[in-house]
Amino acid sequence: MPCSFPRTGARDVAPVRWTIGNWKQNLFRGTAELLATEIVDGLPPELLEGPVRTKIGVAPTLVALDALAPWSRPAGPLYLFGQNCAAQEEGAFTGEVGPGQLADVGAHGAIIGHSERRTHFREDDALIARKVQCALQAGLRVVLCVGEGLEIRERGDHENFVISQLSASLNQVDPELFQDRLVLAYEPVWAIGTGKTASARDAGAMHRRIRAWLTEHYGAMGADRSILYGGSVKPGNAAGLMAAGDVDGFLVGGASLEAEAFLQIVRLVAEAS
Ligand SMILES: O=C[C@H](O)COP(=O)(O)O
Repeated sequence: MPCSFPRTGARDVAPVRWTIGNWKQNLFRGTAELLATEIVDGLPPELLEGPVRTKIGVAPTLVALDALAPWSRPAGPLYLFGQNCAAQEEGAFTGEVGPGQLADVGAHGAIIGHSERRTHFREDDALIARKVQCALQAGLRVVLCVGEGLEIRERGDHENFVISQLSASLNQVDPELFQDRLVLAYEPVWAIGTGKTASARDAGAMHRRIRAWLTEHYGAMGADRSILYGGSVKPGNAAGLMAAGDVDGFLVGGASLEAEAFLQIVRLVAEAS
């Protein structure tokens, strides 16, 4: 069935910085609850009581989403994300979960286009474009991931490649759906889970290029997007990456599985000038 959800997402006036933990295919319901408890208990009170300076998200496995309801908004401070989302609402698509079904178990959004989906499950830009449209139309937030592989980086063609991914993923999407729900994540594939990170200079340059493209195509609606960096983000490199400019937070993999490391990154995102 095509996506025909009404537009349900209200414009969110909260700050634009995000720290999102992508837990990938790790943890079970019990250990996911434990990690969520440790994160929420360790959050600096000013992030919970004052004007929120960084939004905090976690993306557990699909089957642990509903278990995290006590720590997720509106009961708690966390935003919950699916790690994937179907390109259609519902129907005869064995194994798929649509945006309305994600929302039904408590998700506020979905990560779409992660390089592990592109590589291991052969997701291409056309499929990702349909997923983005379907999720936004259903009122979910979307973290749209883009990023180049090592070969493209070594060729020096990474900026054009990333812009082509972005363009192909968004060209069918009504910009009115962006509201404050579309977030971008630049994740160079060669930096994911490898311990290698883009230098602050390189990350900053890519983020500026992405923002320039968004502004050129969507005006203020594009310029306002949060652009996160992902790829071996740790407490030790987060401050430097935030200082690169145009980095609005992080999509964190491995380090998000340790509460203290994730909390340190949250603090660094919130405190960055
Ligand atoms: O979604 C997160 C990214 O894949 C980064 O993972 P990583 O921090 O383990 O490199």
